[in-house]
Amino acid sequence: MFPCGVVNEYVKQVRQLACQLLDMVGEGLGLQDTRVFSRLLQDSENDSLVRLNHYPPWPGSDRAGGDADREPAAGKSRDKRSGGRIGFGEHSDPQILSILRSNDVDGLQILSAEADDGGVWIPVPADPAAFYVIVGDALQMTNGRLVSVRHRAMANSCRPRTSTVFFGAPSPGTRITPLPQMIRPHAPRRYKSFTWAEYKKAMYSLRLGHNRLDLFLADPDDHDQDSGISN
Ligand SMILES: O=C(O)CCC(=O)C(=O)O
Ligand SMILES: [Fe+2]
Repeated sequence: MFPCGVVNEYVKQVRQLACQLLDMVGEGLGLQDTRVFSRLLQDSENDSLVRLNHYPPWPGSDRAGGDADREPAAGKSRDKRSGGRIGFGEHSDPQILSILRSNDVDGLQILSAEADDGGVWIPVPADPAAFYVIVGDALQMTNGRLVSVRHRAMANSCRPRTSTVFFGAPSPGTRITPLPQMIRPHAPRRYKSFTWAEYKKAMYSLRLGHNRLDLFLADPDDHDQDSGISN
């Protein structure tokens, strides 16, 4: 295990990185208040967290489907198409932004944009010197301008994979709704407003792979004017 001071320092630095990236997102979207997202992570009540993932080695195989007849380890499932061993099933991260670092063992895959055939899994090569940035569900509050990416981790390697993920989240009471600047006649409001606590509650009542935002799709006749982010 890492000493506590090292973890705290890592979290501090990676949170700063997330804030810088979010300010760039605000700038890119042409928002007047470019710090609207990063402020949520700087709030003293923010619900950000760090997860350390460890995927044990899979002896005798270093490629998906290479050993498809073997029984998966307890608690691990298989990809139906490739037969590869899934270490962390398909999901989107619920928070605002995730910053992932891993060792040099491959495993992360992202799902190509929604397609009729359910999309294609694209492997993301591991690079221990890189930070991987994953848009979370809460950033879909840009009214869908930024879309959370569905991803998973395979555990097919004969070496263990480790990943450290910082999930930047707002405070439980923060009310999240599409920013008014993102709502246009050609881009009507897509989501209802909810607090981060309500979203988490919905998340825990659903399976990992469920598209939770579907529960919060706006009614086309909903003329609720409450939009923006507040806490
Ligand atoms: O370990 C990985 O590459 C993915 C982990 C992940 O998606 C998560 O912890 O949410
Ligand atoms: Fe994830």
